[in-house]
Amino acid sequence: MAPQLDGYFKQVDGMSGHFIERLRKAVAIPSVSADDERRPDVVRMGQFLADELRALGAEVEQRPLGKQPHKEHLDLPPVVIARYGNDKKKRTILVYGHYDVQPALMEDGWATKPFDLTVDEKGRMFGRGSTDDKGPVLGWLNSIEAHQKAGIDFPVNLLMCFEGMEEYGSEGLDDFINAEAKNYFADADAVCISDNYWLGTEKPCLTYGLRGCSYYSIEISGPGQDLHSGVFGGTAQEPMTDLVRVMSSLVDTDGKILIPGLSDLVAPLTDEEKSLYGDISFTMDNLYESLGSKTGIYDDKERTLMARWRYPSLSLHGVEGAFSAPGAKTVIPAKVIGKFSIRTVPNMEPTDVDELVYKYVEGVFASLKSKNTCKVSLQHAGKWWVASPRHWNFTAAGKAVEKVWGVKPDLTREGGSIPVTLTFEQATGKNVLLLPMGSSTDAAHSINEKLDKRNYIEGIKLLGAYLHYVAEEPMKEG
Ligand SMILES: C[C@H](N)C(=O)N[C@@H](Cc1c[nH]cn1)C(=O)O
Ligand SMILES: [Zn+2]
Ligand SMILES: [Zn+2]
Repeated sequence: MAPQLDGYFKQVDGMSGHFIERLRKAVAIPSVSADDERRPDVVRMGQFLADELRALGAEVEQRPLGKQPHKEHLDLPPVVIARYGNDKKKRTILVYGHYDVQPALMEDGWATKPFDLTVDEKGRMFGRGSTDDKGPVLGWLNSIEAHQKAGIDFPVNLLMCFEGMEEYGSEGLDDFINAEAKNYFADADAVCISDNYWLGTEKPCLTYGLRGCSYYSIEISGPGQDLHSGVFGGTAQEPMTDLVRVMSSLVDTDGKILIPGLSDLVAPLTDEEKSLYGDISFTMDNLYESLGSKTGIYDDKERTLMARWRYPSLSLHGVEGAFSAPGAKTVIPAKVIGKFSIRTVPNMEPTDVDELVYKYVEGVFASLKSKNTCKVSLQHAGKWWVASPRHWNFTAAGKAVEKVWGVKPDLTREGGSIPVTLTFEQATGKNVLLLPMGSSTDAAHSINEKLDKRNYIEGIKLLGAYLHYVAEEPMKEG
């Protein structure tokens, strides 16, 4: 089976230095989608990918996605689409990834410069975007190049779709995918996304579910400008005081969401589903290792996994406009915007969630009897996704994991969100597989994000092996 894989693997090992240099170049571009000032860098990152793909012989297009909603002065970064191979006798796999990253500042507590890839003696490659999602995106390019250098025929036609706004809710991409499903993506036989993580550090997994994400702002304003707290403290109603009270009413210390009616939207747990959790390779120590502490809410694996995968959670993210620098500043902020999000699960409809959130926040604010003004709004929403792993796409990926890592993968769901996964499934009608490269300790979105060299290099082998096994799977519909 897949006889050329050993030659391919040897080639990947031989090119590992080159592949790390490619990741270094990508990490050096600070493509932060949430920062308007960084938009030229996001565009530059898309250009970097397009140039690399063209140099590998792919047909590449950079398609504009129009203006950013609510920020009409800003163009959305182009989506980079590409095709490598157009052989009617081969299967066609559509892969998706994102080239934007979360914000990262030294003062957040990074030990190394976030946009300088820094490799330590344990082979940990630190840098923003290393695991989420520049390493996996480059994995597809590296796989093409290793095949070329080894003189091994590429086993499938590869369609690629790389976007620059995933960390900001994939703005503009749903319409694009819907429009291209029967055009540019028409011959895709299945979809593969490498943009999530293993549950621990040793056992690979294939993922068939994601939570959705509804992201909200609460804006509270009152005074016409920031005030001196000595002069005006005690005489003006303070927006920050109101905001803290509203935000503290959303969730308790044990993660219980306090918005009435929300838990009624959640699909009940069945016995069949309950029985799946026990067999998953995951321990509380895995959790503590990735948390960097023992501050988990539950003491057992089953409830921890369920809380991550199949129940909603509400997280408070920050307050725009509030004093946050070191030291002491005696200011009363005039306007503050609190940010929180709800990770949603089957069967929560985003519009039902919005309705409950608005009603509750407005009710809590009204109960404060404040003279300030409160506005609650949705910033972006992406829906949850759960699919069947009983499909040749998953079978091929399972064989690839066994070949590269020597173990059968766990079938997992993921607590994070990739909003376009459901869109790809619905628009193309094809099976979607999530095939992660990084591990649970990679600290995506956090300080000191990293990708282990082992996961990157073996991950490049994995993506290539998956494509070889896809080519061998008997053709069935779906
Ligand atoms: C899992 C994926 N790598 C990821 O990090 N997704 C983001 C998507 C998102 C949703 N709202 C804003 N970004 C996530 O789960 O936070
Ligand atoms: Zn990601
Ligand atoms: Zn992310």
